[in-house]
Amino acid sequence: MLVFSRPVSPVSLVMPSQQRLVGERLICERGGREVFRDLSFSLAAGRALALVGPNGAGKSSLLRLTAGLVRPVSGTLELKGFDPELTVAEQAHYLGHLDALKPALTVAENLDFWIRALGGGPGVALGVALDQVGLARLAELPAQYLSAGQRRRLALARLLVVHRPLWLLDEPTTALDVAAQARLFELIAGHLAAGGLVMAATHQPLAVTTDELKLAGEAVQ
Ligand SMILES: Nc1ncnc2c1ncn2[C@@H]1O[C@H](COP(=O)(O)OP(=O)(O)OP(=O)(O)O)[C@@H](O)[C@H]1O
Repeated sequence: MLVFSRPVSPVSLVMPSQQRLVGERLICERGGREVFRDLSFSLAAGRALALVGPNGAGKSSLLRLTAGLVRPVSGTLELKGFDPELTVAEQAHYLGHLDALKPALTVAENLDFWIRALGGGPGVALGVALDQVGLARLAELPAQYLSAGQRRRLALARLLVVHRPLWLLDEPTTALDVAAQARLFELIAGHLAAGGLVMAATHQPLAVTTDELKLAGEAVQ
């Protein structure tokens, strides 16, 4: 499997910080096939890392691995300078392709479910989060009636109601209209400004300053 990685830009010059996510010599296999090998990166607090590469290159796999959903064959992942009692996954929000909503629950009930499932924490109040993603008026609507973009926005609200330093976002702009994308970029910028970290798989620029990790994947025949 053809994979290369390069160190991200010298972020320590931008924001001196001992707090960082460090991946070293990671090897990932999915379904018995190697996806990437010897992948190393370093992401400082306050920075975003865009995972770029063609379909199948391993962007989602790296996010899932960081979220603790896929076990690396070898290599290490460490969130340095944060709570040593917690795993990387416990300090991360993972937003995958699925929005993970319960259709029969209302918008507010879904978010309340996530607050409890994620263990509470010093996030913003539920109503504030709904307001920030533009869903306050739909708080009592069952999630099954939400449009694709509204579902995505509700999923994004999870990032706000429970604070976790590391956001792992898989194609976060999917289904979002231009205004909602702009709002997402504001939320990401706010999270970074507060010392958070963002790793995002994306096929389009995130409109915030990002470092870049290129995954080459297999050549398409
Ligand atoms: N559960 C799985 N079982 C077997 N193979 C898998 C599994 N999940 C992913 N793969 C394979 O791992 C490789 C990397 O997939 P991944 O979803 O990480 O790529 P990606 O870079 O996110 O692609 P895309 O841009 O299409 O979203 C692909 O070849 C894919 O077929």
